[in-house]
Amino acid sequence: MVRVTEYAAIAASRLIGRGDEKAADAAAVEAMRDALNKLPFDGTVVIGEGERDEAPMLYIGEKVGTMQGSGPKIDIALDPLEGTTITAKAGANALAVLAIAEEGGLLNAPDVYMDKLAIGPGYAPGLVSLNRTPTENIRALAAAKGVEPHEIIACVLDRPRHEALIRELRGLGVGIQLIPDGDVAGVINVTDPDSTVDIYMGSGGAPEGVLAAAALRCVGGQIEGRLLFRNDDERARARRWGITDLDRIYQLEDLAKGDCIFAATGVTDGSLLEGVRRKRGGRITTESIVMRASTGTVRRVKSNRAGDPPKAG
Ligand SMILES: O=P(O)(O)OC[C@H]1O[C@](O)(COP(=O)(O)O)[C@@H](O)[C@@H]1O
Ligand SMILES: [Mn+2]
Repeated sequence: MVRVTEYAAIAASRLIGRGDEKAADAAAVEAMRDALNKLPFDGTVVIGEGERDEAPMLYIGEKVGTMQGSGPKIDIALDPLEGTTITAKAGANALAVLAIAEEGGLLNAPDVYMDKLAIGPGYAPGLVSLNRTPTENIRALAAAKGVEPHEIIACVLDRPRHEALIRELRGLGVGIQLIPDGDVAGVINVTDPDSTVDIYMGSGGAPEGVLAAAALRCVGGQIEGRLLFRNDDERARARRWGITDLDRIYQLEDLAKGDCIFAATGVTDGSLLEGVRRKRGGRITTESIVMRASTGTVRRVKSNRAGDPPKAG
């Protein structure tokens, strides 16, 4: 799995700071697909680049792996380049991300927005909830931490749609880390005991919500998600994936269950991982993280290779 995210990250790294989101994404997608197709399993993409008619590669439902029909059936959620704009602008926290689970282990989330709420490990279950207001959640979290609400730090995507949320948090004196993109890293960051961020709030991509949940299954922490629909087309999309209760609040295990594995490689430097480095003499170094839900083992993997991975062919 680390080889898969490494391939994607290395391919995308050539496009860091080149101002071309599409090219960076395409490079990551192609490389990730090549690497997935070398693995001995019967894989199905359940969270991918989009629906079949809109994504030529790694679309939802695409079969990958060398053992179709005979090998272990694995469901895959992927985001070959999480942070396309970050990469184009050479910002922080772009990742190549992959999660796998046994068949049926990952929510088949449509590509719509998801309201997300996440906190780190060690708190009572249900301490915060999307059923409550941001103010109630901040107060509950502060009380559990034994601090005042103004000592809490929240991570929020910097978007106009979060104006009311940000105003409410500012009213409480909460410190807000506004991130330009990359809420997979944003959510994972709240679970890191070394990070100062206590809570993740606001909406981002639903696929990214499932990927972040897979990571939280491994490192602990709580997340809730609720799909947000902007129009009937998005609602129809969700129904096509078998989602009947459109207002449902998903808990961690609804998003990712069973023995899932999460892997990510840094594309650009970030809170979680160092980015791809191209050294003199053509060597390339990467840093990755791979973790497993059933054991809670977290591995960090540094690679140092002679050059770019071979292209498929
Ligand atoms: O940019 P929007 O529409 O607010 O969507 C937010 C989503 O986009 C991202 O910031 C980046 O996603 P990409 O993989 O498309 O670059 C995610 O981390 C986040 O969930
Ligand atoms: Mn993404």
